[in-house]
Amino acid sequence: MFRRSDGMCFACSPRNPIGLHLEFSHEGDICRTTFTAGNEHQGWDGVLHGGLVTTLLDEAMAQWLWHRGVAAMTAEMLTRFSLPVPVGVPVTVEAWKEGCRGRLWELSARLILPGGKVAARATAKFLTVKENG
Ligand SMILES: CCCCCCCC/C=C\CCCCCCCC(=O)SCCNC(=O)CCNC(=O)[C@H](O)C(C)(C)COP(=O)(O)OP(=O)(O)OC[C@H]1O[C@@H](n2cnc3c(N)ncnc32)[C@H](O)[C@@H]1OP(=O)(O)O
Repeated sequence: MFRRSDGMCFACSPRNPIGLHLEFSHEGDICRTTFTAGNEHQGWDGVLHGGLVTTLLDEAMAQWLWHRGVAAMTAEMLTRFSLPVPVGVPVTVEAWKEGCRGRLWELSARLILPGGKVAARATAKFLTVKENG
C-alpha cells in the first residue's frame, strides 16, 4: 500500500534534496526539533506557509511514535494557528502523547517562537500501520 524504504521523507530525510531535513531529539516524554524557515517556505511575505507549520507539527508527532517502535499514519489532525511564524528565526516544535487505545494514538504538538510564545498547536490521531522494528 505504501513504502518508506526510499528514505525520502520530505520532513526528515537528509537525502531529500527539497526536504526540510529535520532532526529530532527525545527527552522524557517530549519529541523536539528546531527549524528555521527560509524565503522558499513562505506563503504571505515573511511568514511560514501554514501547510508547512502543519507539516512540522505532524512530523514531530509521527517521530514521537517512530522513536518508540511504532510506524503510524496520520488519520486526523486539527491545527490552531495563533500567531504568524516568521521566516529566518529558529522555532522549536514539541510533541507528546495524550493517549492510546489499540492501534489509535492521540498526540499533541506545539510550535514555539523564540521568546516562548506558542504560535501553533495541534492535536492528531494516528493509526498504527506496522511496527518499525
Ligand atoms: C537515511 C534515511 C532516513 C530517512 C528516514 C526514513 C524513515 C522515516 C521515519 C519516520 C517517517 C515518519 C513519516 C511520518 C510522516 C508524517 C505522518 C503522515 O503524514 S502520514 C500521511 C498522511 N496520512 C495518510 O495518508 C493516511 C491515509 N489513511 C489511511 O491510509 C487509512 O485511512 C489509515 C491507515 C489511517 C487507517 O486505515 P485502516 O484500514 O488501517 O484502518 P480503518 O479500518 O480505517 O480504521 C481502524 C479503526 O480506527 C478507526 N479510525 C480510523 N480513523 C479514525 C479517526 N480519524 N479517528 C478515530 N478513529 C478512527 C476506525 O473507525 C476503525 O475502528 P474500528 O476498528 O471499526 O472500531
